[in-house]
Parts: sequence; structure tokens; C-alpha cells
Amino acid sequence: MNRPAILALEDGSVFHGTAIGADGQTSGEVVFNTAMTGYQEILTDPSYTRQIVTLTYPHIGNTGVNAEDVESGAIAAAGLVIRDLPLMASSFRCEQRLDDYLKSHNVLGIADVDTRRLTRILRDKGAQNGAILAGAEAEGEGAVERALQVARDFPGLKGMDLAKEVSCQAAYEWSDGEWALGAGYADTRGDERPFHVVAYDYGVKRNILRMLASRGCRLTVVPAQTPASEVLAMNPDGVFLANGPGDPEPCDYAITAIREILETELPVFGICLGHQLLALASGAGTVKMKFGHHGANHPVQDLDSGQVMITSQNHGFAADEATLPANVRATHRSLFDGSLQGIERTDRPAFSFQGHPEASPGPRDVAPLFDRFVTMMKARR
Ligand SMILES: NC(=O)CC[C@H](N)C(=O)O
Repeated sequence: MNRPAILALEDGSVFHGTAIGADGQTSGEVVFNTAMTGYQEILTDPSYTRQIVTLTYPHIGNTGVNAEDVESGAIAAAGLVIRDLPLMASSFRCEQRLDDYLKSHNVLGIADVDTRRLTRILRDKGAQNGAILAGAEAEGEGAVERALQVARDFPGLKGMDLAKEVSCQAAYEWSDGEWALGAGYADTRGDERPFHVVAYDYGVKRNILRMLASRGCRLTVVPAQTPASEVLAMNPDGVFLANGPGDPEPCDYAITAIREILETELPVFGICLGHQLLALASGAGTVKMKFGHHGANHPVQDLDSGQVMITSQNHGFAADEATLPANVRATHRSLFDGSLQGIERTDRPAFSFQGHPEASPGPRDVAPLFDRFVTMMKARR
């Protein structure tokens, strides 16, 4: 039997649909992602913490879910909004239906929503705080008012430090590199000793760890608040700064630690939140974007070669090119809106990328950046 669900936005917009996940209520920032595939990777990407994700591709759930295509151990998104859930899920790897998967992780979802109308609102007005009510919560008089109230009670992502919330509690080792080679793969596994990379976990996606491991790196993943002194004491070949949710600006513990690491000659590579944190630690500023970039076909230009790459993206904040100090150079720019996509320090072996070279989901045009990091570590050794 169909259970009702309501999606409400802070601007007063209301959508009625069908509950496809758990019953109850949830709130967060509502964003849209235009990728045609990869709903499992998107749901489990820790960077979506406190965000309700709308998928613009209309048929979601066709291939069901499996235990492999995940970027973390749980669903991170605060909720899922889709147009149509197919009656049947079918794939040789299908282990569960998408709706059962949402329920088993106690995550709310709403289907039968006019996601084109919703996306137009988000594009015109910017990402909105919103709420989903599902099941009994969405029934009866006052349900719409309640949904609007829950939406407006969400404080918004600006100023929210979530990296330390989703980070691992204790350090762990990672060496699994299967299925992750990507383009431009530099096989360094023949080297006598693997490169030891300490990876700051601000909400790291597993495919980043896999892609580093597949390039001959032995990883120690450390909690977001690990002081630089502890990282340096591990005597790594390089330091990696992970992706992660929330606003980079309040992550003062990370900015301080990265600043200290930048006082050494260690190679540093950052992705997404890690890129924004490298910018902040180098003295630049970050801004909240109108609706951000969430998709798998975003053109980004390498400013040195002129080459255009099709990239995977998921961010709502950005390092501000106008604030880059003299020792930081812009290396990549978005061809959608001209925003900054990559930087490098001119005085240190440190660089970072705003989009997702690890894809998952998405194209792997930017995978050679992992090789660049390995080459830097090789040069230093
Ligand atoms: N994927 C990420 O690391 C996202 C970074 C940051 N939370 C943002 O929204 O911009």
C-alpha cells in the first residue's frame, strides 16, 4: 500500500509524493544532482551529510542495490527525492531494492515528485533548506504546516562543521586497490617500498583510498582532528586531504594542522573539502555557492594545457579565486560558471582539485591527478 510523503522547502514550496524509505521526518539542505547513474555511490558519499538529494534523472532504482558500489559504510544523505521508482529492480548484481535499502538504513525518501519543477526552484532561488515527512507524519490536517516548520528549523549548512562529525574515530590502515585504476594509471607497485600516505578523513570516499592504493600507496587514515605533530611523527611520504561535508571555514583544527604540514616539504594533495581547506590554510577565502555543482558531466579546464575534462562534482562551497595569495596559483576552472576548480602552491609540493578525480560515480578524466601526487612523492624520495 502506498504511504504518503511531503517535501517542503523554506521558500514555502510543497510537493506531495509517495514514501519510499523509512517513516518519520528529516531535514537538510535540498540539492539536485544531474548524474544519470550512481545513486548508490551518491547516497553513501559522506559529503552529502545533512543534504536531501534530488536526482534529476527520472528513473532511479532500476538496477537495485548491492554491497559493493558504496563510498562508505552507511547512507550519508539526509533524504532522497526522485521522480519514479520502477516496480521491478533488475541486475545480475542486485541484492536489494532501493526502497528496502533506504528503509533498512532508516533513511527517508520520496518518489512521484515533479523533480523538474523542484530543480527549477533550486536553480532560480539557490539550494533550499527543506524537509521530508513520510508515512503517518505526512497524514492528516496540519501535515503541510509541520513540514514547512521542520524545513525552516534547519539552520543551513553555512557555518556548519561536519567533517569532525563524520570522520573515523580512530586511525586505520587501508591497502585495498581493486577496481580503481582509472586513466593514466602509474604502476608503482614494483617499487621496493610502497609510499606511505597519511589521509585526513573529513568524510573520505572509499574510491579515493582505492585509487591511491592501486598506485602503490599504503594508507594510514586518521581522524579529522589529529594534530599535525602526530601525522609528521608517522614519517609519511605524503599527506592527503579528503573530501567531506559541511562548510570548510569553521574547520579550524584542520586549517591549523594543514598550515603546520605546509611548513615541511611533504607533498600534499587535497580533494573537494580537502581542496577548500588547503586554500584556507594558504590564506585564501571560501564562499557558499548558489546551488553548487552536483553531477557527473561538468566540464573543467586545465589552465596550463587548455585541455577540457568531463568531471564528477559535488560541492556547495568554493575557494574564491579573487582571494588567492601570491604563492597560490589557479590551475583549473569550471566551464559552467568560471568558478575555481584547482590550485597549487608555488612554494610547496602541494595541490588540490575541487571536483572528484576518483569519480564514483562519473568519468575518470581527472584520474591522472593521483599519478601527479605519486610522482611528487617519488621525486621527494
Ligand atoms: N564533496 C565535498 O568534499 C564537498 C565539500 C563541501 N562540503 C562543499 O559542499 O563544498
